[in-house]
Amino acid sequence: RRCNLTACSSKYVLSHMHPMWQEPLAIPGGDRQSPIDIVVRKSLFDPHLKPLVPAYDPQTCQQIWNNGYSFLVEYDDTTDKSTLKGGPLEDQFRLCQFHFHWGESNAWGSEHTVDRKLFPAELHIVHWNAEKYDLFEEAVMEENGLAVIGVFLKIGKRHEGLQKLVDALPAVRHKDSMVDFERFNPACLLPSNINDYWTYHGSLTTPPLTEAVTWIVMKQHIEVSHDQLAVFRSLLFTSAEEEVQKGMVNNFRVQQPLRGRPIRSSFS
Ligand SMILES: NS(=O)(=O)c1cccc(F)c1F
Ligand SMILES: [Zn+2]
Repeated sequence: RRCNLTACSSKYVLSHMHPMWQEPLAIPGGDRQSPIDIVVRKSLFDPHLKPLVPAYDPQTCQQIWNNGYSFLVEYDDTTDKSTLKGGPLEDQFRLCQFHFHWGESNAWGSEHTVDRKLFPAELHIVHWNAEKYDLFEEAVMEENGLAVIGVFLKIGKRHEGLQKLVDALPAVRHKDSMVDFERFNPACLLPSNINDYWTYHGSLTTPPLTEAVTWIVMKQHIEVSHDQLAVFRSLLFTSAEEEVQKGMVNNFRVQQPLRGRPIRSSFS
């Protein structure tokens, strides 16, 4: 049976690709790595999971930059003006950045999958535990240090809130380029229903790959237009000085073993 283009065949896709970075031979701990495939029938409804409470102040938005893996929109995280609490979280977390992962084609690009279903892209909104730690750099080394909201993107109607971001991307085409970016509220990128999510303990999907993340993956996707996603693919992995320019595409990590971890759902 020819499996349609799902995560199983993305291994083929990956085989001839130029990984952004070398997968380390040994990873600290290594039994709580991300991303993973979310097998819906193996997830467990947890009635104690609370509604998620994102409270973002768009005035904390500072800049957008290309770090050579993705483009990041960064927030001032020196105060509790933009926070996330509730859901599976026991503490209050501070918003620090959001970024995306995407493919060279609309057939793949997400890091997580749902019953092997691939999405063309995935949004990650990154927060760190400001009750337990003083800096992101500290929290990223601790197992309860980070909370990342994952949202799947599908190709469909144009996302009006995303357009302001899309229009800024040509200014950060090359690695290490940065521009001011103000008054963007990442809540506009959340799906209408944020009460239905899966949550599990995992890791960063880019170096340092530390096992510090409480993942909160939304069940409901958002829609962006084909043209909007095409602008993501116009970014470059390489800096302006480098001779050979490489298009920033397929910036997702290969999926990692579940190692028996429970995946809880906030919905039955
Ligand atoms: N792809 S990712 O959401 O796991 C991630 C990437 C870079 C820094 C992070 F703090 C982070 F969480
Ligand atoms: Zn990410």
